[in-house]
Amino acid sequence: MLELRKLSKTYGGQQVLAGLDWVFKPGEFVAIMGESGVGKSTLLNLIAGLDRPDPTPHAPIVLDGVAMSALDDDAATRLRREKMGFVFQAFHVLPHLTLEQNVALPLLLNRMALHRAREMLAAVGLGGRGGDYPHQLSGGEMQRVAIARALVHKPALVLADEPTGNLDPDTAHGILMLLRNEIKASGACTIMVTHSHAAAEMADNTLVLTRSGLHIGQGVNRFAQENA
Ligand SMILES: Nc1ncnc2c1ncn2[C@@H]1O[C@H](COP(=O)(O)OP(=O)(O)OP(=O)(O)O)[C@@H](O)[C@H]1O
Repeated sequence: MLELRKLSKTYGGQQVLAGLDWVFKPGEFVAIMGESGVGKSTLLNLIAGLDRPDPTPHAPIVLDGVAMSALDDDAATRLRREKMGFVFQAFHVLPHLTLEQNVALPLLLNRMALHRAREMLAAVGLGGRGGDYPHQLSGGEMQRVAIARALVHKPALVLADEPTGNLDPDTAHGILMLLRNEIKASGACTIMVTHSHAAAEMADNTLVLTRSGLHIGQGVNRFAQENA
């Protein structure tokens, strides 16, 4: 569903990612861990099409058979809007919109029926709060809204960057269970960058990014048995 082929990224002479190869399967929930500065956020930004990989003769990122490097900015935006959902700091819940309007945004942009926004809010435990504004929410509730918005348009790929970074452990656990349940119900492939072992535990597989590439982390996933 998502293929990385010799994916590299250099910033001003500093090579951050050097020839990454990986295939992510449909419906798979993958955590990516690794030392600070190794390039985890860079990798997510490249997959999201928010940044461009180093040019190569072949296509370094292929999503559902589409070579992302071959797309112009408009086509990349369309692909991102239709096929991807984000739980990123940079895509924070918008303060001047109600919760329902926030969750409805991807539906509006994709010309899809808006009633799913209310259903999705109910699915994340915020039924009846659609008319509230983000400032009325706790940090955990805000992440629930972000998850609802990331999944509402049934994207094939969900990208999450530290989705529970600033939450207490109990709230974080609840949010990760919710994220897991919702992505398993929708069948989306999810890639989550995290420093938290408790968060990585909730994924099907954990990959560790090092200077030499992506490696499978051993014995870290609570649901490994279930997925075997
Ligand atoms: N836009 C940019 N311009 C120049 N250098 C950048 C840019 N974005 C990232 N870098 C550099 O790339 C390297 C990897 O950064 P990145 O944020 O991807 O790491 P990370 O693994 O996500 O780190 P952390 O775990 O601390 O968030 C760092 O050395 C960073 O300074």
